[in-house]
Amino acid sequence: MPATLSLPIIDLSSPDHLSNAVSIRQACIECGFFYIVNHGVEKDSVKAFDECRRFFSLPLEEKMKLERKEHRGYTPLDPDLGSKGDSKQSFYIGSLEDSTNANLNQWPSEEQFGFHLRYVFCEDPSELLRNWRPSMESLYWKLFDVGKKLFSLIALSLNVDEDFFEKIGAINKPGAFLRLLYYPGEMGSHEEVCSAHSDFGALTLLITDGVPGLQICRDKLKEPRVWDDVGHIEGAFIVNIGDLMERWTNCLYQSTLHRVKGTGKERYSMALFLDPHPDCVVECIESCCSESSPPSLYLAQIKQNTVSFFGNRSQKLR
Ligand SMILES: O=C(O)CCC(=O)C(=O)O
Ligand SMILES: [Fe+2]
Repeated sequence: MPATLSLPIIDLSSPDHLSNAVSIRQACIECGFFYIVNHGVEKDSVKAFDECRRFFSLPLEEKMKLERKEHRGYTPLDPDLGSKGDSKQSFYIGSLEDSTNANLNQWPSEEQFGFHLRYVFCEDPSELLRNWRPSMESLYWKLFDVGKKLFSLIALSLNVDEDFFEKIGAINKPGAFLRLLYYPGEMGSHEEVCSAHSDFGALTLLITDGVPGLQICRDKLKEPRVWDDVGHIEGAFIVNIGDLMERWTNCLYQSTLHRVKGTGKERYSMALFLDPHPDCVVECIESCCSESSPPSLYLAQIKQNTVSFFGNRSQKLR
């Protein structure tokens, strides 16, 4: 039986930024995961989950009207994971930085979701997906603001100025993706419904609906892998470090392998993946290297094939 981890809980409303930074440092060194509370995004996340339930319960042919293009929109199965694929459906919303980016997103429109649908699938037809876009945009911006706060706490935790990430142009403009996930609940506890991976970006904010299944493997180089459950705390979000932050910190902070096991129950989750702006140069943060600990070439992880290396993004690296 996997143990349930006791991860640090960071209170974002606390004025004591230093003690938050100390807890974040410890969490990121030990396991790359922690919780945040008092983030101010409770209502928006409840609304967005309602929208997700409404969208994902539509028939497949209707959801496919918003099929993923330019990395945005609906995916019935994860095509990146081979022929079998994970037992999950997803919907991506890309950067809302400006209208060019925002318009690449796929938003449901009344024309696409014709009259028959509105009357057949919704008790109150005026409700169907009408609130999708405002709910998702609001969630996106609120999560992005939380992300900015976290970046400044992470900067403090690394003994650099609180506005370090802002000064280097990493987070002034959002390069973030919001991923909405639906696990239909057809798989039992022996199945991985989201297979083991580490996130390739800098930081992930994860909101789950309380249905268990998320597990992490704290030592990705150890075989056989040992998995621990990440329990649900009502109202708390889960934060984890991605590969890019691991590299930025010279492997001081861990980008931890995680997965979702089936429970036979439907499960919804939403993740905001925070990446630095593509023009931001990523180089080893000064406080994370020294003569005796020069910038790592990251070979151990590459050899083990556990690092996705930022997917296909074109971040400038040194
Ligand atoms: O659904 C979850 O709880 C985890 C999702 C996840 O790890 C991801 O989308 O990268
Ligand atoms: Fe993930």
